[in-house]
Amino acid sequence: METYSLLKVIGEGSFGRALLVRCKSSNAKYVVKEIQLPKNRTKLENSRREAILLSRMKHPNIVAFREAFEAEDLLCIVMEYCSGGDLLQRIRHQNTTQFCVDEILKWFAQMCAGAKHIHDKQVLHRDLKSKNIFLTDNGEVKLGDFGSACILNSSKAYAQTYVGTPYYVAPEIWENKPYNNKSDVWSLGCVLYELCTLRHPFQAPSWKSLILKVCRGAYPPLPNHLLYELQYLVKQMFKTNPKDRPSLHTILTSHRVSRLLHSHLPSQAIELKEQGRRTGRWNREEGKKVANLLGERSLIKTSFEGTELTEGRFESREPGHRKQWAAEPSDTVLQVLANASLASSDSMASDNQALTGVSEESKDSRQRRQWEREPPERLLSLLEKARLNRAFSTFLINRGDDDPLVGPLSQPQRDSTDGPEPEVAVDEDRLQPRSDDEDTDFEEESPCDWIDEVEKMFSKH
Ligand SMILES: Nc1ncnc2c1ncn2[C@@H]1O[C@H](COP(=O)(O)OP(=O)(O)OP(=O)(O)O)[C@@H](O)[C@H]1O
Repeated sequence: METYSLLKVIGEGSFGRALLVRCKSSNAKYVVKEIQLPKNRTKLENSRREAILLSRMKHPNIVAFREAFEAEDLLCIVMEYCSGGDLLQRIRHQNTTQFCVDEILKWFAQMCAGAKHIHDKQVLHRDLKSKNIFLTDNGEVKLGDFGSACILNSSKAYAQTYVGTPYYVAPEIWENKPYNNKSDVWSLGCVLYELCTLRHPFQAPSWKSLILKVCRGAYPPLPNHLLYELQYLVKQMFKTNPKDRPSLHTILTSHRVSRLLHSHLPSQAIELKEQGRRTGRWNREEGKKVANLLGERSLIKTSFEGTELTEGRFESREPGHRKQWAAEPSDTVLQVLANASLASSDSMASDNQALTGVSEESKDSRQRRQWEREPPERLLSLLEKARLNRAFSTFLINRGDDDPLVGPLSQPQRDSTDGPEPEVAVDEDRLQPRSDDEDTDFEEESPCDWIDEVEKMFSKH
């Protein structure tokens, strides 16, 4: 850490702080993300995953990894600094002035290229949202925050848990169906919609309303003045059946909108799918090897002694306070949930509004709001014990568990993908004519080159 000097603290995330630092030798600025390392071995491995996954991603539209090290109880990930801030800030800054179509297409093309790179390596980001997409000073877009990312193999598609942000989470997550690359496509659809309208597509006054709208794919249509191609694309990305959603490969290569996107991408940003498959695919066996490796080795060990970052950086930080429903709600939980107001997403300004409990306002809205239709049984059970929190923040979503929503995450959670695989019921009604299994990735098994890279990363020190 002697290599860097602290410029300022730029933010406090759910796992720790983000610091802006300057490299003493090159004078270049970087962001150091500090992650409090848990004592528990499994959680420890999970915390390291972000560093490992980010280190693997090398793409002009992904925040570049520089190095990672452990110091005392912190894991520090040093990464590229994106001085333009995040896309959410940028959207808010617009107030009511719409972005021009060229800007929307350029940013969207770049985020697709970045996300496609991730998918080609058989990794899911799982928390794509405007807050996790960064801008450089020359207006390029970079995907960041790999804290929720996971390596996907076909068995993982049935995993019990998912780490994501409720407002951006795809229907299959709530419906306890398998998830795959198409779940990230849904989240990117939300970001595209935000760029087009400055509003979130699924605005809702309560958890239940939000989840119902998502599961029905019910969103206000884009304004007519927008390009037909964009309207069509949003519609495709919000197909409730993941099989009907185009993959990023399709969006970039053979979709109605591809030609428009290409004109906004440098040629090196679009990688051939086959190339991605050759270099980055995981299979179950290789995945296990890396998991073992992560368990056995630690990242670079360093000491912070005598560094400029030492000051004030080890003060004890209480894990974020979690708001919960009272143990004994006065009404049925469902009724309460049906009327509890979510942070309203009007003008994208609402993710700062935490829910504070069953207020007078929610009692009033209880009388106003009636469900048009009963939600599916599965949904009801999910909601039954849902914790009241901010739906624009990252949550651990336990599918088929007693505790469906945990969060906002204040400390690393175990992504228990190794639990028993639940039965997955296919709802035939939802299957739409354009089902296209070929467009869903992550089913192939092929050798991977990760092991070498992870080995190198550890053996350097
Ligand atoms: N590479 C980066 N360049 C510029 N700003 C960054 C970068 N990475 C993070 N930030 C900023 O630092 C702050 C903290 O980010 P971080 O990812 O640690 O947490 P968060 O996104 O606020 O919360 P969460 O942990 O829930 O994702 C945010 O304001 C974010 O915009």
